[in-house]
Amino acid sequence: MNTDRRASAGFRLIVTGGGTGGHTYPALTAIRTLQARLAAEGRTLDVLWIGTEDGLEARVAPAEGIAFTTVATGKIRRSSNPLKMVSPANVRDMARVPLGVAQARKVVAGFRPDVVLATGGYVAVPAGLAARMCRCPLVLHEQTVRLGLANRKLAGSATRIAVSSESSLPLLPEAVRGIAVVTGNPIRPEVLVGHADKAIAALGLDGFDRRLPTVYVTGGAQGAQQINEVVMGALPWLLERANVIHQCGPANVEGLRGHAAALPRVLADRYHVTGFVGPELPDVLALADVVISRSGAGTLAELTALGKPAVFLPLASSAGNEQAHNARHLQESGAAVALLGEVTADRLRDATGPLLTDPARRAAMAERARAHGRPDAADRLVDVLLSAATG
Ligand SMILES: CC(=O)N[C@H]1[C@@H](OP(=O)(O)OP(=O)(O)OC[C@H]2O[C@@H](n3ccc(=O)[nH]c3=O)[C@H](O)[C@@H]2O)O[C@H](CO)[C@@H](O)[C@@H]1O
Repeated sequence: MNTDRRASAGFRLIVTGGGTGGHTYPALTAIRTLQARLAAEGRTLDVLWIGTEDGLEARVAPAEGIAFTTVATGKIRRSSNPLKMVSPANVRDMARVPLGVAQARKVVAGFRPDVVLATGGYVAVPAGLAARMCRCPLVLHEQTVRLGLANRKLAGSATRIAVSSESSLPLLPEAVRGIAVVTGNPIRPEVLVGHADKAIAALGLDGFDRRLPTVYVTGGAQGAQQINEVVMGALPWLLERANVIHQCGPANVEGLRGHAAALPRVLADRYHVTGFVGPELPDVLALADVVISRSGAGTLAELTALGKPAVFLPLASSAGNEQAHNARHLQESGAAVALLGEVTADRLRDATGPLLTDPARRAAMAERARAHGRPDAADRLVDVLLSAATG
């Protein structure tokens, strides 16, 4: 990858953000969409991603052939108890922020981007501040309804703030509302074009009964202990009515497979446990008739773009309780079922049962979910990047 400005007439982009899939995939999609837009005009894209060593972006960016570098970061460990926020680990990490800013400033000054895109996650703070210091246009993208911690810190330095839904606008600090634009949350384009049969072949799901609906259970990249436990509690009831693909987090696979070994053979054949769903994710989503999931912004954007009936178990400790807000918002228009508060296997059965037995009900919910989807979000974000770059 060419990072020398003099040798290239290409558009130059720095992307920063990551940690989780929710911050990483919108950035990746924006890069690919911008690349395609420029290529259609006979132009090239030089891109550099500033991320963290241990975030998902450290795997995703190099695998996509994107130049990747890291800077020191100060991770903030959230806690509902304000006293716990002043933990020794937080104090130590905050002290790393100035170092990160100095490192990022050197990177930004050397690369001289036309625009910097920050998609959230704590690494975005030093890189975003460095953009401001180097007088580079800075575009923030917020996936969730309320600005995340990193984007709140950077809002005052931003050229434009791209948000994922209209409902974010009144929640923005008044001083920055004028630079906000609604783009939606970009999803990977391949997510929209999966094939159910390919999921069967790739995951070896020959034991699935195709006369039954298929449920995809997902807890996010690390899996979700709560979802795993509630789903376990609802087996074998669930497997008597559906095939189940259960994405449980890499650390939980052995335990769940052990549990599944005790099921009668015919039910065990309909149960597929996996730690993480990689490139076959679009095919798994295509196969799924119902999704049981956390309500992170990335997952929501995908499920609504596809129009998938969903039962959400929001992460209670998500920042500003935004996952509960996301799920409730869809439930209000009949686009999903939100299980708020304590969730038991009984509640999961009550919420999922009608969707499994009634295809018309599934179709109606799918239609209402699709009305919330924004499959053109990446294009809109690219418009914002290009206009910010030209001032
Ligand atoms: C714990 C935490 O801080 N969660 C936040 C995090 O969500 P987090 O990143 O955990 O979850 P999201 O729903 O936003 O995104 C997950 C992404 O990972 C993908 N995926 C997941 C599992 C898997 O096996 N394979 C796979 O590819 C999903 O399809 C999706 O694209 O950022 C979101 C912002 O974007 C917030 O809304 C969430 O509250």
